[in-house]
Formats: sequence, structure tokens, C-alpha cells
Amino acid sequence: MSSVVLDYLGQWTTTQYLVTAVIVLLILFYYYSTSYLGVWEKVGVPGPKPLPLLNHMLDLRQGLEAAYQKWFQQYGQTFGCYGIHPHKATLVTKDLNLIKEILVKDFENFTVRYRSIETKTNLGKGLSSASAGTWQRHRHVTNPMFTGVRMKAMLHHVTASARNLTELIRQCVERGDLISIKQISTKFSTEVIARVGFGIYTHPASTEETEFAHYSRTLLNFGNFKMRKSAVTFLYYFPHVYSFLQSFISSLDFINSKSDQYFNTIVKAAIDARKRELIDENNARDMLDLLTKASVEDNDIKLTQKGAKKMTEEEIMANSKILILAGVETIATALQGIMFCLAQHPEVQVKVVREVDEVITDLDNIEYEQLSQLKYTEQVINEGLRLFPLLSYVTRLTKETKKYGDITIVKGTVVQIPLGPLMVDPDHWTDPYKFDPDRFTPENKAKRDPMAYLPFGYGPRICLGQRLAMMELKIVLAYLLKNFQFGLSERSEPKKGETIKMELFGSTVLRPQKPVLIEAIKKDVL
Ligand code: HEM
Repeated sequence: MSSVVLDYLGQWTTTQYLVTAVIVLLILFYYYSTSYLGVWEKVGVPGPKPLPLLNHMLDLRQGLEAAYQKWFQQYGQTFGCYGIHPHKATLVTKDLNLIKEILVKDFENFTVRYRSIETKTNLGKGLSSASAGTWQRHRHVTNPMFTGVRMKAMLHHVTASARNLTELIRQCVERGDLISIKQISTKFSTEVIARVGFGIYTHPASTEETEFAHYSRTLLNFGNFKMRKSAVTFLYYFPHVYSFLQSFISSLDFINSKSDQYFNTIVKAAIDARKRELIDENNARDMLDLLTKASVEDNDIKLTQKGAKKMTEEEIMANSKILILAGVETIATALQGIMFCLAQHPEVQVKVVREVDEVITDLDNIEYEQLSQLKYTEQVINEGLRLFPLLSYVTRLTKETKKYGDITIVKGTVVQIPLGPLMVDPDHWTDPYKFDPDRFTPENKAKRDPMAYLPFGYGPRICLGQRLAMMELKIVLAYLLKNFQFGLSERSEPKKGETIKMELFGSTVLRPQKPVLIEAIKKDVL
């Protein structure tokens, strides 16, 4: 029989071989690309039907948020879909009970954050991408860097950086320029991280960009984004091939190799220098001191009682870079949204100024305890983060198949909690697009389920830097509003009467389509 087949194949032309090979490859490709479909139908989770190979691409032409809005209307608070992440089934929910199960009650089943593409640099060994047990160890080491006591010790760095930011805005105002709030705030947030994280004193009040600022700005490989976008689209169907190619083509990695190398070098040098010093929590000068204190040889890392609070040098390098990535862009983007809201609402600005003037009489001597008295300012920050969340969604990977009420979440699927739609859901927010800081008075907060407001996530994996973020935002607002009055005009972006249009950048980060530019007037000339 086999010799008959061989004789038959021997008579084939090259073209016949090629055509057959192509057909076999197409069939294999089809089976591979559709092998993960049908998961939600099997367990009765509603959702849109995927098209062969294209999945939901037609619905997604208007953007992810628009598609989700449509599907929430069609299928209710929870639906299943396919291929939002390469080769993965995804469950999307804004059901508050289910969100609580995922983020808090059954955290064990959703400990891991899902990423479509992982970096091949050592940043992948850090807290943000770590597997369940490793994440726990990293969080043990990093949590103490953000306690109230540590914040108190870091406060003077934040005020020094806020003073520099004020000076930069003063220079803009004197030149008659609009304030590019994101660009200018990035200098502030970079300076804060350089100081509190690494003990490096940058000089952002000068127009020259420091080395630290340059490499932190370029750490994410978005310079190459257009090229990568087409590569990502092509390799959407072959995530494993993409991951393999990343090892050889560094431009496919979302981490820039030069910037990565720069931070590896400075962190390694700092670890070596600091290892010689005796550091304990009380004399730690910055976050790197605390991380170095936890450093241990690679082969001693085990999740035992003894090794639980330890990290390898590679992990310390990774976590240092995560602090930069998580701490620079976030604060600048948050400030951009909040300052826009204040510029659009002069009456709210007046109320914040009144409170700041009452609580803080001397900007150069702000005390940590005073910040908790800035209650209305905090309401304004909360409302700004509700309308302009920084991340479009929080993701988790499901460890085991389990049923929660009517919904079965299947092992290996991605769970997505879309922050934007959740925080403007009319079921929880009346007149949801209106800027109204009074939504966050203690009385109004008490009436609302906490799961309806998640700008920092929730549960054990909540944003590590939340305390630092709130401290930075309050101090900056105090400095800026005591010195300037902000507003919109015919030349601002957006213009008076218009609002910011947000877009998805990369796979999770939300940002305005156009950078926000607002007017500022110095108070001493008013
Ligand atoms: C307004 C500013 C910020 C916002 C809105 C924000 C928001 C978030 C969100 C939504 C998450 C995901 C939480 C989850 O998966 O449940 C997160 C994680 C994280 N954030 Fe922030 N963040 C901000 C500022 C910062 C700052 C200043 C730092 C540190 C310097 C920081 C460090 C982190 C880290 C390390 C994680 C990962 C935590 C983990 O995986 O355990 N963030 N943040």
C-alpha cells in the first residue's frame, strides 16, 4: 500500500507538492486559530459569535470601548468573547458581585495578571508579571516601601519636585505659552521617582532632559510602535511565533533595550555600593535601599519562612524598572485629567483653593498629616480619576474552572474588568459624564458599592503605589492652585465647551487623542 502511495506521489509535479503543502498549512492554521473557540457556549455564558478567523474584528473597528458598550447592551453585565487577546477566550464583566469574587473573595483563583505579550528582558521577572507564589514574595518585599511612615519620609522629595514644577509653569506663563500639562507633569513624576526610588537628584526645572528622564521616557518601546503595530496585527494569529521572534529581534519587545541596559547598570552599581552599607528600614533613604536589603543569591530564593522576604538582583532590577513604568506616566496622565476638570470648572477650583489655603499655610513645610485634611481636594482627584481612568481594564488569568452564581469561568481564560464602562455605568452613577466631586462625600460613598469605583484596582493586587500617587497629586494641586489660576479658552486644547476624547494606547493604557493644553495666569498678577 505504502509503495503504491509513494509511486503515486513520485508522479507529482513541484506545483502539486506546493499546492498540497499550502492547503495542509491552511487547514492546520485554521484548526490552530479556532481551537480555543466555543468555550463560553459550552458553559452557557452569553456573548457575540466570532467570525471564522476574524473573530470580532468587524465590531472592533469602532474601538474596544464601543464594542464592549454594544455587547453589554446585548448580553447584560457579563459576556464571553474571543481573540481580544491573541488566541484567548475572554470573559468581560461589570457585575459587581462577580468582580468582588475575582478581585477579593476568590483571589487565589485569579492571582496572575494576564498580558498578551511578555517582555524578554528581565523586567518580566518583576512583580507585575510574576506567577502566583513569586508575586506574593515580591509584594511582601515591596509593600513596606509604601507605608504611611515611608510616605512621611519621602514627602520632602515630592514638595521639592512640586516646587520645580511650579517654576516650569511660571516660565511657560511668562512666555505666554499654553501649559502642556502632561509633558510638564512627566518631568515632575520622573523627578519624584528618581528621588524616592533611586536617590538620584535630577534637575527638571532646566529645559535639558537628564539621562534618567531620557531613559525612563524611552523605556517603553513606543518609538517603533507603527512598525510593531503591523507586526502585532500579523502575529495576532501566531502569539507563540511572536514570542519566539522577540528573543532575536529586540524591536519587537515593548521594552527598549538601550533604556533597559541603562537602568540595569545603574541599579546593579547601586546594589553593589549599598550592599556594603548596613541598611535597615529606619535608615533606608529610598526604595532601592529597601530592595537591596532584601537581596539574596539566586539559588537561595525559595518561598520559605526564611526566604519569603528576599529577591534576586535580577528581580530587584526588574522591580526598579516597574516602579519607573508604573510611577511616571500614571501620575502625569492623572494630573492631565484632573487639571482639565479644574480648568473646565472654575467654581470647583475656587473651592479647592479655599480648602488648600485653610489647611496649608506654608507650602515649604507641608506635613503628612495635613494631607488627610484636604478632603474636598481628594474628592476632586477621585472624580477626575473616575472620568479619566488610566487603565482601560484590569485583567486576571483563571487558574481553575469554577462556577460563581450563574457564571462558570473556565480555566486558562482571561477575565477583564473594564474600568471605563464600570465607572460611568448609570446603574451606579447618576448623570455619569457630569464632573461632580460631591459623589465622593463620605455620605455618598457609603451608599455605593466600592466595586463600582476601581481606578487603582482592588483586593490584594491593588495598585502598590496608591498612597504615593495620592500624596503626589495632593501636593501638586496645592502648589499649582496656590500659584496659578487655570482655565480653557479658544486656543486651549480642548477648547472652552469641549471635552477630552480618550483613545487606547498599546493594549491597556488610556490617553487623550490630543495632548491637553490649558491656560494659566499667575495669581500675583490677578
Ligand atoms: C493616579 C495614579 C495611579 C493609578 C490610577 C494607578 C492604577 C493602577 C491599577 C489600575 C493597577 C492594576 C491593579 C490591579 O490589577 O488590580 C495598578 C497596579 C500597580 N501600580 Fe499603580 N496606579 C497609579 C500610580 C502608581 C504609582 C505612583 C506607582 C509606584 C511608584 C504604582 C505602582 C503600581 C504597581 C507596582 C502595580 C502592580 C501591583 C501588583 O501587580 O501587585 N502605581 N496601578
